[in-house]
Amino acid sequence: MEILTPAEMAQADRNADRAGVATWQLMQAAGEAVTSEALKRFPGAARIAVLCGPGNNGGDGYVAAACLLAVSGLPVEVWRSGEPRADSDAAKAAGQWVGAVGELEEFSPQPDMLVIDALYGAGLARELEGNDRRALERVRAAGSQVLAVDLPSGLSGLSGAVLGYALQADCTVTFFRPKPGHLLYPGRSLCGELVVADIGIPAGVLSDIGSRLWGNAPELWLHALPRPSALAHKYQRGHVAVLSGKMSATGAARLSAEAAARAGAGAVTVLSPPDALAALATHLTATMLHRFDTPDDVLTFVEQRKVQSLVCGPGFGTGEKQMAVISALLQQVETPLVLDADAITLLAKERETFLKARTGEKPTLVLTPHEGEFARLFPDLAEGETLSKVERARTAAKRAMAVVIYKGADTVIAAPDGRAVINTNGTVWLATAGSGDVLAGLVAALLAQGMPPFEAACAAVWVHAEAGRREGFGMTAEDLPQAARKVLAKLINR
Ligand SMILES: NC(=O)C1=CN([C@@H]2O[C@H](COP(=O)(O)OP(=O)(O)OC[C@H]3O[C@@H](n4cnc5c(N)ncnc54)[C@H](OP(=O)(O)O)[C@@H]3O)[C@@H](O)[C@H]2O)[C@@H](O)CC1
Ligand SMILES: [K+]
Repeated sequence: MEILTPAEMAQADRNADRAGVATWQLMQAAGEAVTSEALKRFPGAARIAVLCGPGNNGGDGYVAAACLLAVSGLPVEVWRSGEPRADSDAAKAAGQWVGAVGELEEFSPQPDMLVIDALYGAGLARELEGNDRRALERVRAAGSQVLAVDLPSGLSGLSGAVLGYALQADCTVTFFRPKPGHLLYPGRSLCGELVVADIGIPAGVLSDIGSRLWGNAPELWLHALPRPSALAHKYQRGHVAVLSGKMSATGAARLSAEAAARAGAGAVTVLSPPDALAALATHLTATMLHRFDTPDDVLTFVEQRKVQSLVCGPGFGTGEKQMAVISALLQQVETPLVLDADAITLLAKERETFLKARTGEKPTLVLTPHEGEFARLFPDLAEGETLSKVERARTAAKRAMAVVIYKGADTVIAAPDGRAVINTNGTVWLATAGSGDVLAGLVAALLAQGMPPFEAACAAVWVHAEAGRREGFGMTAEDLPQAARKVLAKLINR
């Protein structure tokens, strides 16, 4: 599903108006959607308080208050912060509310109350403070249940950051399409359960908006998922090479290799420095093993054995020798390359050179930084709070001419052409040692089988998370490749 920024949503609104669906009509539908979710989700509420701001978010609140009064059988109160602008839809909605309107500073929330937060939504323009903030703080202290209209007030729809203060909602009802702030942290957790209500905006309004952001779902990349032909031999099903680090750190490469094999690569080779060969040999069965000493050894292997993708970084090390290998892989071959962990640390040391190394028309590089690695690689982008995680990932992707998997609870995948995806099926179980190594192997397997890098990255992130969900409590990274195989097998048979 497309994700719209607040500005794109406003455009959708204008387009709908042009297509004959008036904004007043949308506000009615929005208020009704809020009403129906309130009734469905909060059957235990003894009374309802609707907090209305001066804009259209408040307008939705007035409409909901009127509907709730008509159908809920409960006492409904309205408390306002500021008066709607004359002749606005919000003013019209406020005019139709027949009950009393209290000033927000006098509002006294109760524990048995459902509070409908309709202070600010897409139009939040500055930090929430003063009476607004104090009222929301009282709601939190009272422990009332909270339904947020469009967004918890104070939450940026663009970035998911809190401007000043925002309430933890039990449920957030937004309209037409989710916004980045619903899916990026901390916004994602503040929204509670997210409901995306259809308010009658025709999908056709999206055609000239050109949104480039989606929630991650198989529909985005299923068509590109590799399906082996009956005639393919093992190397035609993709040959992945994984570079191992020294003897005491071979587990990470093995996890990547295992994941690559389980994700359908026909052949997987671990390239090992001389001292790690013995340790690896005792652990590998179907995975091949090949010794390398110098960068040239790696390049020769890649060329002669028709390697279709490489993983470098997990347990790799950050010394001079490793730096020379990364440099050769970036500058002397165009083979699709997944750089993770230590490779990102090395990349950061020679940022200026390395980020210019692969600048062909199509990306052949996939970077998988988590928060700390991202900050090392793109310190200027990581600083401050002005850019959202989506904007950071997009700019980084463009700069490095790479697909960037910016990892975290709200992993963002971005391509240099501006496409970006927010992953939404992540799970706490993935925060375990070696989980990232598995992800790198999954990406490499899909790349080696010919999947385009952006789609491969999105698919790998989704499959990885789904595998984590499947395994759940007590899972280790060693369980993930098998679980990923099952997730992929199901997808391929769809
Ligand atoms: N788009 C659609 O299709 C549909 C949209 N709909 C609804 O419209 C909502 C967007 O409405 P909106 O644009 O009027 O903005 P909204 O969030 O009400 O705030 C603007 C007002 O708040 C003020 N203000 C801002 N920040 C403030 C602060 N920190 N502290 C104090 N004041 C602050 C700001 O003041 P100003 O900056 O102008 O001085 C202005 O007066 C959207 O969230 C959804 O609920 C639905 O009806 C269905 C269809
Ligand atoms: K709100």
